[in-house]
Amino acid sequence: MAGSLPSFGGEALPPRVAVAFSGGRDSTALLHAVWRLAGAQGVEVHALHVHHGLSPNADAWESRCRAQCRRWSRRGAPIHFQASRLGLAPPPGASIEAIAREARYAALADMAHAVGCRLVLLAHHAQDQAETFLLQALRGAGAAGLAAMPAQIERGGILWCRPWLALPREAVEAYVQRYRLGHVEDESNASPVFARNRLRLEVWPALSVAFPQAAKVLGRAARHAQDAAACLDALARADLQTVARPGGGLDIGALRALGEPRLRNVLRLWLHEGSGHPATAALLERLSAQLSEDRPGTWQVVTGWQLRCRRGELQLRLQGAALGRGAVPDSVAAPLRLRIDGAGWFPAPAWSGGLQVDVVACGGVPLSTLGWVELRPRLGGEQFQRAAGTPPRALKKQFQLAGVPAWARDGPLVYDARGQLLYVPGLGLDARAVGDCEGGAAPEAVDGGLRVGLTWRPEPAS
Ligand SMILES: Nc1ncnc2c1ncn2[C@@H]1O[C@H](COP(=O)(O)OP(=O)(O)OP(=O)(O)O)[C@@H](O)[C@H]1O
Repeated sequence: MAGSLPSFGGEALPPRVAVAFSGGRDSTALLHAVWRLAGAQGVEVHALHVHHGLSPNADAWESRCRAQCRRWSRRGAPIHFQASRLGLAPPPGASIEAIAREARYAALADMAHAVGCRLVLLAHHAQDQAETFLLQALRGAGAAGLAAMPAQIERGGILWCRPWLALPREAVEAYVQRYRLGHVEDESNASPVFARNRLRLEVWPALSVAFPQAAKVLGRAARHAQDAAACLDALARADLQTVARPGGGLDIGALRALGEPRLRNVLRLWLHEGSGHPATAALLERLSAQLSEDRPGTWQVVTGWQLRCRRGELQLRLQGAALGRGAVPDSVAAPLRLRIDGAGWFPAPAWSGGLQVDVVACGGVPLSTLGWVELRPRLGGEQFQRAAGTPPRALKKQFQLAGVPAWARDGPLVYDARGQLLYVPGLGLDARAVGDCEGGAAPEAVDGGLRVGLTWRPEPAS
């Protein structure tokens, strides 16, 4: 149980162990458990704390964690406390959780390397795992996402372990009570802005009453997904051997012969490994549909990579600097969300520009229908309607008709929360989103409120 740590693959603790110590309840309990065990085993313990710079209380948390380690050190084996300050300033619309998580793991890895620790323990428990599984399911994830968190994984020369991943949250709570451990409360854990908090505070209480085994069985489902993801990866690697051509491209005939699910599976691996970024489900769907037609074509993939279909071969190429300012910047790995809640300037630094939103008398979109919008790269195949009464046509065609030069065609496409294309730099608002402001408008456009126009502006070259 929580009073003793599970073994690590049957081995004793290594001579040096690090615990990722936020000062919260779970990592306080884990650090305490490791400290008690380490004293008996003569293991050197390091507590690694990351100060994200996001909360006004972060200084106090760091001081409290440091003081806690000092107190325990006086009573037994020493705990070496390390802290790293990040000072994150996420751009508007960016996922604070995702940015903080990525920066946190990088800081933990740096600290662990600096003190010579190859094992870092994280205090996630069974409910954390179940929540991760559900959140992934609610995002429409496949096997790799549903696999949630691994109990242990080697990354960057460090073994990241979650020894309590199968332990019920209640067991950790009981441990904390038994040893009367004080801990910090992160006020952001109560904010409904974060999906995990909404799930934890609003959904989980009802779910666990209706399904008392929820945490346990969802953890089991995550382990099934881990197996499935491993099998899919092995299959993709085997298939890649059969479809790869000597120059690194893929044989389209051989791809087609695999059938659609295996074709998407192998493309997912090839695109991820080739570009360093995961391919979206939408891109994979589009590609598998277009490859079945055997037409030459070029598609822009996120992060500045381009896919070309030539002479029966699919090639992945990095777009050159020759594309100029219009090229999709390398840092755009995923669609970027912006919350448009009024007129003004909404910067999108990852795209080296921003959206100007202005109130207009007629011809704009109702402000109330905007809310969250998504900035996405062109993937190819989009349809755009230039004016009411004209048919929607391929975006490429519309650019040609409007005389938009090639270098100006790679700005972000702006979509609304339902996935409707709203705005294209160089072309303006899609007529389907505008409706008719004199009456007879599209139903969603009639609200009697403010109407706004959108303009994409690249940042001035420095
Ligand atoms: N700021 C941080 N510094 C060091 N480790 C952290 C930090 N935030 C999270 N971790 C590690 O990641 C685990 C899971 O993170 P999560 O955000 O769920 O935890 P928490 O709410 O900060 O607190 P806890 O899990 O300790 O109750 C933590 O248990 C801890 O091991």
